Amino acid sequence: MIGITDASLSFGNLRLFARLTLNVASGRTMAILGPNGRGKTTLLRAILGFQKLDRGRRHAPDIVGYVPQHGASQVRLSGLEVVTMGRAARRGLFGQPDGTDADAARAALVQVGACHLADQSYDRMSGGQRQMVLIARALATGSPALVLDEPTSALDLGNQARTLSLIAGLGQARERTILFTTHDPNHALAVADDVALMMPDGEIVQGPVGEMITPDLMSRLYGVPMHWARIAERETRRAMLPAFTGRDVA
Ligand SMILES: Nc1ncnc2c1ncn2[C@@H]1O[C@H](COP(=O)(O)OP(=O)(O)OP(=O)(O)O)[C@@H](O)[C@H]1O
Repeated sequence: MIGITDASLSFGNLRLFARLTLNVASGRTMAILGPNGRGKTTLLRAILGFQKLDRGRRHAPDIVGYVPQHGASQVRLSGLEVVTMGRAARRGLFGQPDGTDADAARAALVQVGACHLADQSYDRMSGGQRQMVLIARALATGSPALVLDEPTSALDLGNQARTLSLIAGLGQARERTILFTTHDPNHALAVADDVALMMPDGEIVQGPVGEMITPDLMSRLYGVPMHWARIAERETRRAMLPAFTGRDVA
């Protein structure tokens, strides 16, 4: 399990959450959605223990695979070396990486489809390439828990689809507990079992994905009309879109 129980956090007058209990059960995948500045990153950081809570308890394994929203960019290491850093917590403070660590790091790069980044210098990579490497680093930890802060935000559509398939596959195996933030309700629809909505009015609503991704709740969440669109003729799956999409160019 990963999450927080009966937790509160404010910065001065800005109340992010109060008496919040938000837990992801083992093997489940939860998405957190909310407008900019609502507190998604801070909530993840609190769960990871990087942000002190005003009250309440956090629950997380000792090692968590974490993909931050903005990783440091001035890192003069190769892609493979950055991914190998994901093994550091297993080695202890003075442990040196060995062959097993290098193998695990290479396997993680293969898993995210980023072998070609192994020898590239991290500080010369694009934002999306760095994001792929950081996802590989999180997988390389071997942790049963993954916390990903907007893991697809810098990725092109192909890499978004590949990353979502990867997360969906990990989720379906039920061996990892996954918590991620996203600005796209369709990404939650694609991979999450459960969803937490950090509403603009301060309320936090949680439930199964099918009950949370609705036009009504999404419109309230983002303050613009949202509606269902069919993905294609004869296709039962639907996409949740804001009203400005679908301009008629014919
Ligand atoms: N250490 C801090 N001290 C004071 N305010 C902070 C601190 N950390 C975050 N905040 C504030 O908390 C709010 C939530 O920030 P956070 O980054 O968690 O939002 P977010 O939902 O992840 O936003 P976005 O979708 O834009 O990434 C912001 O107003 C931010 O300025």
